[in-house]
Amino acid sequence: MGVEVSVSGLTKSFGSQNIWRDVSLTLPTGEVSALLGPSGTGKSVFLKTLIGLLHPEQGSVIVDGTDITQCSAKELYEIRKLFGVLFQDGALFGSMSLFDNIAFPLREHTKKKEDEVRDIVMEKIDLVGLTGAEDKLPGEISGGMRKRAGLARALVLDPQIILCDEPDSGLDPVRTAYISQLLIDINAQIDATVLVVTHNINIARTIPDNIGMLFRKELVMFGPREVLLTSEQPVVKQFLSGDRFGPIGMSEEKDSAVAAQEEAMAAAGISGGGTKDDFTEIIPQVQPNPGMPERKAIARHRQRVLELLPTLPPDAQEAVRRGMAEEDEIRAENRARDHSGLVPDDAPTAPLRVVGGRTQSV
Ligand SMILES: Nc1ncnc2c1ncn2[C@@H]1O[C@H](COP(=O)(O)OP(=O)(O)OP(=O)(O)O)[C@@H](O)[C@H]1O
Repeated sequence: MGVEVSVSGLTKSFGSQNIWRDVSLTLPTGEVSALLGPSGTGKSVFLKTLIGLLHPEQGSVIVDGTDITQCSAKELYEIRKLFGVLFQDGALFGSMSLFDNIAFPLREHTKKKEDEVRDIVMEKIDLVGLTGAEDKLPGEISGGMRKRAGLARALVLDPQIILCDEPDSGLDPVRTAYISQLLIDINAQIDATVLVVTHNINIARTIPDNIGMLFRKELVMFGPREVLLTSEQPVVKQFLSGDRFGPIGMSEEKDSAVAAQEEAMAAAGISGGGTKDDFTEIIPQVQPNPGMPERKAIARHRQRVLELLPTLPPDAQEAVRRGMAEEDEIRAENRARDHSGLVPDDAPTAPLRVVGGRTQSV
């Protein structure tokens, strides 16, 4: 089972440049969380701080009971083994085959014999759908395959916490759907705590249990996904719709003259180019593929959200209630299908997505 990661009062600067301050949040055990935010707001810096690659000036990061900002190098080395990290570009060694790249953490951190290493590596290669490509070099495969290889490498030490920095960057929408599905399937199988950093609105709408957003050096919010998706905060609405008009500018903050100009343009009926999608209509979360176990985190998440419910804004409360009812229906349908014999045990695991309350294969 995954472990909880609890961040409190975290502040990070590089020299005189403050990146974010006083960030507090808890990644609940085994749940999937997403961190959104405009480019340059320090999402990658946040991930690196969670694994102790970067050191904050203030605050704590408690992983499995240990504050990694204060612990010894030896303790940090041990704690790091709990993490599997998928960096933005896959971070593979260019001169090593995929097999050797994926085997690297096992050879580095364990004393496993080579035949054991081979078994584990081949199992993970199979899991991410790369069987047959193990002897290829990273430069010989597509960006999507490199991502999946990076994910396989992140999984070899059976991590309890998985951090993914923009798993969708450089991928087309179909490959993005596959990698999202893979994350949900892995979560269902190993119940690891997951944090995904992304700009991708579809991922944000369908994958995480919880969503947070960094903006103007602060964590604007973090909580059950319905809170952000129904939020009326201008920065959240603008980010979700991808509109030019709003508080987010090309450089992080707009000056007031530009903001006034945009208001005038919007008043004159000129579009800021954003989607007119209604994000308050919550799309049910992607479910594990047929034949996968149900996600254990769902029950824990529900329990937590039900306890929080009275403190949430009314729109979020309504969305939570609707979402729970709809997801119960989908899960019941999936269970009936899994038990109907319609899906043989050796069926290829085509990603099953849940869109607008309907399941559909892609
Ligand atoms: N090691 C470093 N030394 C100095 N500055 C850094 C370092 N790492 C990151 N930064 C700065 O921190 C800021 C945040 O960078 P970061 O990559 O975390 O943003 P991000 O939100 O992940 O952006 P994107 O969405 O574009 O990937 C940037 O201004 C970057 O230049």
